[in-house]
Amino acid sequence: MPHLEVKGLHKQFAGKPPTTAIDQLEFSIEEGELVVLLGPSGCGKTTTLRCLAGLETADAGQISLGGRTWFDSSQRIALPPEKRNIGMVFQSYALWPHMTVRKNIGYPLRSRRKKGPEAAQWIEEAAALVNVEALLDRYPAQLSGGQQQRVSLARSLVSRPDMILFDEPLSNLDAKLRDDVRAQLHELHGRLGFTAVFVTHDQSEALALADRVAVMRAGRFEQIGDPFEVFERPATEYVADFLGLSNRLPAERVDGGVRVAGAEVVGDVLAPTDLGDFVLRIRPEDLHAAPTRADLRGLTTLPATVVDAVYGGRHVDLYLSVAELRIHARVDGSSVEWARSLTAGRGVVVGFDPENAKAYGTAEGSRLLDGRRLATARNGA
Ligand SMILES: Nc1ncnc2c1ncn2[C@@H]1O[C@H](COP(=O)(O)OP(=O)(O)OP(=O)(O)O)[C@@H](O)[C@H]1O
Repeated sequence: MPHLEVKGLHKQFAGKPPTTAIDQLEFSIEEGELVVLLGPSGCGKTTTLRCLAGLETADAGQISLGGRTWFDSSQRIALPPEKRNIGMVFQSYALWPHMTVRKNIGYPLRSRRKKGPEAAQWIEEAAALVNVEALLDRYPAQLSGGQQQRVSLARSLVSRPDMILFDEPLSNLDAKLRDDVRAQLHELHGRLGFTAVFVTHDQSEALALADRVAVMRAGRFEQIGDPFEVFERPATEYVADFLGLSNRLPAERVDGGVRVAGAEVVGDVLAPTDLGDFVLRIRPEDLHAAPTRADLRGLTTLPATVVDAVYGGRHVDLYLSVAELRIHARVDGSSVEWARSLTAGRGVVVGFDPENAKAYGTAEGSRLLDGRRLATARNGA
């Protein structure tokens, strides 16, 4: 039996026009699973999380955990947050400034009427999990951002909740700290196996932490799957774009071959053979560049012109034009001296492995096309 079960969840906010923040959402989560809700601003992640927490009341639907009903619009059941035994971690650490770390961590135990030596022990244990034992008698103002977030993590764990809800908990930390706390969170989840829903708009965070990623769009799940599946097989162009396949190359079929971005392609493209026009999506990291076609043997190639080349240490970002289109290739900067010497106006050849170019139909919302290899060899190549 799934641990958390959400059925037909719907939430509209009044306004002109009204906003549908959650649109007939259905999903379930197994015990111990960490599910990430990923998507751009306004897609409904936070509202979904707040409905799970009981901080927001949905217009319709059901939520249950471990067979216990938390919310059921038809039966007018809506348990308040304190009756749901959940832990919460927010972007703003939401610590009480006038309380010590010890009191802050122990705060959720109060409403559960847990006191005395047992409460003290649970606090010590939670603090130890995130390495803040030494800070228990300090006040939040005496802590760094990373330490404050670890304290709020300890507070979310202290009452041994059935589920933990995370609302962009890492986005206030600077890049290095974010990586540290993320690694710690990953390790903690592996060790404790808590059930969690984690909201973020950061794809690398989602891939790193999730057992399953749900990519949200306009209050619905556009795709839900394990990180590998979502990363390697984005179901729609929307998901592809959000997961870094930022190059969009329109493709058209011409007498047995294919033109991509209005240019002659040499090599293979994967797309169903019974299709007319389609679109290829590809990551900058999956595009290679070289002076000549012969340097990119085995890859599908097209001609391009350098618009700009930006040095980035280990990589060089090449902004290129292919006919009327702009594309972005991120090429290795440490080994390819040539890439660092490129200047605007230079002609280059761009190549990609056909497996890395995902094909979609041109109609809005088209699903990933499972392609057969479509030979487009031209010019004797
Ligand atoms: N209290 C509210 N009143 C009116 N509209 C709201 C309210 N809260 C959210 N919305 C709207 O509902 C939609 C979903 O908002 P939500 O905050 O869930 O998105 P989000 O994906 O979490 O975005 P972000 O990443 O910016 O937090 C948005 O269009 C938002 O403007």
